[in-house]
Amino acid sequence: MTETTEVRALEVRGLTAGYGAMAVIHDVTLSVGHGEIVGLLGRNGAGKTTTLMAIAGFLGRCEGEVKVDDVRLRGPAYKRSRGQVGIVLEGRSVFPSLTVANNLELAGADRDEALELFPELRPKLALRAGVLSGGEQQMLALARTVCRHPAVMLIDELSFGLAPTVCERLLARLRHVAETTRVGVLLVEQGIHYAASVADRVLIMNEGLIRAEMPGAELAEREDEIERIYLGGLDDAA
Ligand SMILES: Nc1ncnc2c1ncn2[C@@H]1O[C@H](COP(=O)(O)OP(=O)(O)OP(=O)(O)O)[C@@H](O)[C@H]1O
Repeated sequence: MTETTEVRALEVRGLTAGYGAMAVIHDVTLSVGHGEIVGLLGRNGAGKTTTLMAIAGFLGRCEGEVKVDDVRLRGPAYKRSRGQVGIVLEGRSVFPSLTVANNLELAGADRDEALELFPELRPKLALRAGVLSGGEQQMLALARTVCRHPAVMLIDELSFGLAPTVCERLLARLRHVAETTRVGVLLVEQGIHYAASVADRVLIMNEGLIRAEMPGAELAEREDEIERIYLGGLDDAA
């Protein structure tokens, strides 16, 4: 699963960013390997989405460095998302009034490849995306992104608003995608048990700082520690 080569799909160093003059995340350093899924956990307002936004280039004022496949990214989001960075935002990143087929086409995704990775979408190709279930819409959002072959995908709350069984299927599919395509995934997730089921590694964030890092497999047994980080402040810094 985790690749041991030197070049990481995503490498972030000393990223400080926020809104206007206010910094919300501070000196964030993290990396994601090819084929690796890294979970980013933390309570509401911890700075998880802001971290994704800053990496993606949505925030005007950032300090620090973002590299994808060892190439430093500069410039705004629309340039980054066309290239090596794929973004799936909270909610449904699809066009509800277009068909599934058109959604794939508009994204520039290879339809055969999309259907190979997400066979559940095949019988739905002619349907408008807006009538798909929440889980199917998320699958379509993933397909639209992964089939543009980014080196790294930034995913915000894939499980948002979905039933547990649907989430589990979706996350298993994400695991399959990471292993098959070798895309690196930085996944913001609220549910600790979901992150434990899919992430190779997890980072725990609070008050805009990365406070701890651990293998996904250790999440369940370290739940008390994680809760203390969620609730605590600087004393819990890793
Ligand atoms: N557009 C904005 N303008 C000003 N402040 C913002 C903006 N978006 C987020 N914030 C603030 O930045 C902080 C971090 O928010 P962020 O959305 O990154 O947290 P989060 O960890 O993703 O939370 P959640 O799990 O609730 O989505 C919060 O205090 C939030 O109020």
